[in-house]
Amino acid sequence: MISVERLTKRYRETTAVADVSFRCEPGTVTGFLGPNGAGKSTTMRMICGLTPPTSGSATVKGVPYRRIGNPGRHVGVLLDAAAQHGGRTGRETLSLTAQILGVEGTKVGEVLDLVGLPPKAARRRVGGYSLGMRQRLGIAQALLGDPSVLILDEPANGLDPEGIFLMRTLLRDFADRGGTVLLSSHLLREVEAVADRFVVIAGGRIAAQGTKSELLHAPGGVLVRGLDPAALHAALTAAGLAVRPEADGSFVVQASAEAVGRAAAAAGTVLLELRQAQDGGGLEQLFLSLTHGAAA
Ligand SMILES: Nc1ncnc2c1ncn2[C@@H]1O[C@H](COP(=O)(O)OP(=O)(O)OP(=O)(O)O)[C@@H](O)[C@H]1O
Repeated sequence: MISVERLTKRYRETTAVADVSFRCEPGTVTGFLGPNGAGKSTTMRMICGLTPPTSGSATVKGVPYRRIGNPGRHVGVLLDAAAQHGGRTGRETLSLTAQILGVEGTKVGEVLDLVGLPPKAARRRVGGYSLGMRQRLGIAQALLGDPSVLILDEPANGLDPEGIFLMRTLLRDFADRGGTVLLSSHLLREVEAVADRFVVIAGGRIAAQGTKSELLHAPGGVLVRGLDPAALHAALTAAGLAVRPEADGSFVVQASAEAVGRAAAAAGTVLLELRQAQDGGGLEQLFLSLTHGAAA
């Protein structure tokens, strides 16, 4: 479980993160989305105790990250794949981490297999690795201590399609076994396939959060069209619903389809159409509308 409570980070004139709160539950993958400069990395760094918050707090498994003993055994973190010693081989990097964490050396081979880094690549120096190879090594390192929580900042960055598929499968399995995953990305489609929940951040603030269906239903509302638009409008407003007339005579209503249907039925007015205002594929559209103009 990751719990973020009203986290705020200010740098002189820049407010990087403003009053951000969310939770990541065990057994779920949370996609942390937002345009460049939205505040994703800063939030993750605060969760991991690397950046002190201006105000607010974050806990992992109920305690601040810095108070977790041998944190790598509980939380696997990948914040910057480039932050590896270029002179060591991939295997040496992991062996050293294994020693620090106190895990069996045999685990190194296991995680290398998991992330698809073959023995030949593991014998090469990290300085010569591509970005995708560094990401794979970083994910392997995060998994080494057999943690129950994973915090990964843009892990798909630089991965080839096979690597992206592998990462998705790996994260899904991890969550399905009860793990908690927080995964940032500025690309929605990247995480859409694997995440259960989404936290969308823009300009340092939470723009929306919830499951895919919650996100699509909440801001979009339902679209309704009636045989007699005036009678339908009267019925909807009489029921106390927030109604926005559209140019084509339909209405967008911030309510459930059931509430709209009941209001029309109570007034005895005939409906011709009743559906979610945003339909299939709307998540990307919703993301763009939520974050539009908020990029750095
Ligand atoms: N150390 C710092 N000093 C000053 N400003 C900073 C610092 N770190 C981050 N910022 C600013 O805070 C804002 C949020 O940055 P952050 O790196 O958290 O965004 P992000 O969502 O991770 O972006 P990206 O998708 O581009 O990685 C940006 O305006 C950034 O310039």
